[in-house]
Amino acid sequence: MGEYAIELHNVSKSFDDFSIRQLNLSVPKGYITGFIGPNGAGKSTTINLIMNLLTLDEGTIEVFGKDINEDGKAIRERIGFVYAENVFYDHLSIQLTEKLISNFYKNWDTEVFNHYIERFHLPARKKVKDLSTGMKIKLFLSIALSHQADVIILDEPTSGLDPVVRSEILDILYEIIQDENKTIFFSSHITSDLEKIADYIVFIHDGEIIMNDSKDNIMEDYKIIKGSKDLLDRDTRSLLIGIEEKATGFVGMTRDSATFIELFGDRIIVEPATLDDVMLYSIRKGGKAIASFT
Ligand SMILES: Nc1ncnc2c1ncn2[C@@H]1O[C@H](COP(=O)(O)OP(=O)(O)OP(=O)(O)O)[C@@H](O)[C@H]1O
Repeated sequence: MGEYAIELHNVSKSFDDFSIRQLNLSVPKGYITGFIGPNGAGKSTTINLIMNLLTLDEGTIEVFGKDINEDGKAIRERIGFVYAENVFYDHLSIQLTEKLISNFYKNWDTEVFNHYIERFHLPARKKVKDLSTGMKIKLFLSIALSHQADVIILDEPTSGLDPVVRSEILDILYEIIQDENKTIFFSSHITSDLEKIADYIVFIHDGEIIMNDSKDNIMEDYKIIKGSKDLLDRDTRSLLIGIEEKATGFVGMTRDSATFIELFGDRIIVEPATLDDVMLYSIRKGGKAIASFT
């Protein structure tokens, strides 16, 4: 068995006004990988390609070393998919949904399902269409966890949820990953959620992956620098990403804070960068070329 749960090789997909080009991505087994990017960056498209809900134009996708086009059924057993839009039958109750879905999976475990329904306080007799967004996500997560999936893929599971429910969902994801055979691939633009629980971060922008590293490396590498504009010259500018110049001074992100500290000491302020900063500065127009990340 390889070390990756999901592998994309030179994957391309084009729509009229958007395309993913030659995308390569490996999701390590046993960890939480967060998939971030602004609206329209291609997160859902990538996830739908992995789920075989969209057809590839080019490239290959493997889940646990098996091509999704050759071994679709066996692969579906091993993936738990959590998606905010309901993919089940709206008019069925939770109870009946369980009865229906359990037929689709060889390893379905009703006891596990009931355990999560209780734990999440889900009303078993209520129709899916009458559940709140948070309840729906919890139901889909319960389903994903009841067929012994090895990889859980979640497309924006926390958007639209209040902080209490979000935190509950994050706790359960964290719990799942304590079993080192499980893998979680989790798209979100709520970067603070990923900051809390992700081990690895993949950042997609305009259909291209511009960053793929461990969260710790990213948080350690990138810093925000603030200073007066007279410190900006060709050399310092070349070390800054997404410089913003104001009347009062400049703010930019760098991977080389040591050089700034060495050159300017306490004439500059160095602050840690959040994942939000990393995303915003990287895609800010007029910043240093994004390609420098790869
Ligand atoms: N079936 C489709 N046909 C045509 N265009 C599509 C289709 N699906 C997605 N797109 C386009 O592809 C682009 C990427 O969309 P995608 O949903 O993958 O982005 P995203 O990163 O998930 O964004 P968000 O965070 O807003 O959900 C968008 O411009 C979208 O309009």
